[in-house]
Amino acid sequence: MKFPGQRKHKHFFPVESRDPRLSELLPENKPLSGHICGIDQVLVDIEAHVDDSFLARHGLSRGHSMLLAADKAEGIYRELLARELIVSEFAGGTIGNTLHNYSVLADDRSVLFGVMSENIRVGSSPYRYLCTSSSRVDLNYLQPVAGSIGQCITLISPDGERSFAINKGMMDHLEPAHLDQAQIQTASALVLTAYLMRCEEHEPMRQSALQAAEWAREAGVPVVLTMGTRFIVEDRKDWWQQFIRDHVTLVAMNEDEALALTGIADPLLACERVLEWADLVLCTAGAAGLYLAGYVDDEHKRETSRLLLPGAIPEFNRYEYSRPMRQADCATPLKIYTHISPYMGGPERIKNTNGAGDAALAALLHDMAANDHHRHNVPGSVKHRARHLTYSSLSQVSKYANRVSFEVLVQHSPRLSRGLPEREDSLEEAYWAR
Ligand SMILES: Nc1ncnc2c1ncn2[C@@H]1O[C@H](COP(=O)(O)OP(=O)(O)OP(=O)(O)O)[C@@H](O)[C@H]1O
Ligand SMILES: O=c1[nH]cnc2c1ncn2[C@@H]1O[C@H](CO)[C@@H](O)[C@H]1O
Repeated sequence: MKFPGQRKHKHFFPVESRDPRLSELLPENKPLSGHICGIDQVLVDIEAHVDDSFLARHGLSRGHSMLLAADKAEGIYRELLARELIVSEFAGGTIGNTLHNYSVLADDRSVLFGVMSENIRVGSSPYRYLCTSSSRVDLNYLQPVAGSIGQCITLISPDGERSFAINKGMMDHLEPAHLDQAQIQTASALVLTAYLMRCEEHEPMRQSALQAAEWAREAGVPVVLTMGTRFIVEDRKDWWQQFIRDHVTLVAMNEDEALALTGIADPLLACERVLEWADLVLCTAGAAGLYLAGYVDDEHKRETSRLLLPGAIPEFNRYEYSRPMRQADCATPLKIYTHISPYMGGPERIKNTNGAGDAALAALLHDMAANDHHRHNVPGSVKHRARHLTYSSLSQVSKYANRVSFEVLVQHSPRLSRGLPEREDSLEEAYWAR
């Protein structure tokens, strides 16, 4: 496990070194290693740049992720191929991206549950998927299927907006029997997406997701839900609210999804509402940066030294230096919030916003897993006097998430090709020395 930013001087701890005090706690003096798990509709992103008339001609809605009949999707694919508009074919899927980015950032293992074609031809979509996934993403639990994984035709408009047209193949055929209970119950988090509930009635994906969430809950493993797109939430707002209440620890969404879920346009107020159902909320807001919201026990709150920010909740960032906790772990729960504007004001030129939100979530997951890693290896540390969800404060995590989103905005793929630059071992320095 590589630790998230600002660790080198102040907080880096020697779990890897032979500290005699650790030897007493851990006879083999070998750090226990953690992992996170996720379930995805395994698919590749086939990226092409088109103008909006292309979308209109094919009846595609801008910004949406639409499931298409196989022959329609193949027609679009053939047209893109004939006009030489396809620029890349990368492994995709909102959870696949998140696990990959987590593994790249943390240099640590993640476990993906989903399907994979049992026969793979060189150059085909499943082949591309395997070639462009981090070797730290454990693909050994994938369920073999006698057909194709999904294809997500990713159409980028001139303004960078992305619209997805999906040829689902067998991506929703994941059976509960192909989940691994022990992996899920020992993970630092289980990551799910709202897209999983979009399978057809007879397909097992929904059941698999619910089974995994149930196992995670039994073992106290945080369940993380990313909202996909607002169109999925809009139709079934009440159903999603109940789902979050029943199963979810952390909700990750953008401001459109937040509006669809809560009916509230202000991201801060939407976060406040979601805290009634979940313990931690990440809300990305495009050019307006991102918000994080959570709970801390009054006894463990820490006041910010930054300027207090105005907003729909006045001085909402007052306790942003606190490390978030589950509401149930607080004797006197206090809601805490932070906001951060885009890293360096955002890139000069955004290549593609696809996956910027997933990347922010991967950074947050990295900090959560780092906390677990530390708790298991240095159990007596003062850092674990109370049970916190993250290693760093809400404020510090937001800087890290923001920095990682930036990295995705300046590249083509939603998947990081490398970790953050080493010289940013002190994230703080890089952030302010501008
Ligand atoms: N136009 C922009 N200018 C500056 N920064 C941006 C811009 N768009 C996005 N960002 C950065 O990327 C982060 C995530 O962006 P956004 O809210 O667009 O995610 P998203 O819609 O969830 O993306 P996706 O669903 O494709 O993963 C923002 O919090 C911000 O830091
Ligand atoms: O229906 C879907 N299921 C799973 N992932 C999807 C779906 N539609 C789009 N994406 C994925 O979302 C990522 C960006 O956040 C894209 O990489 C795309 O593969």
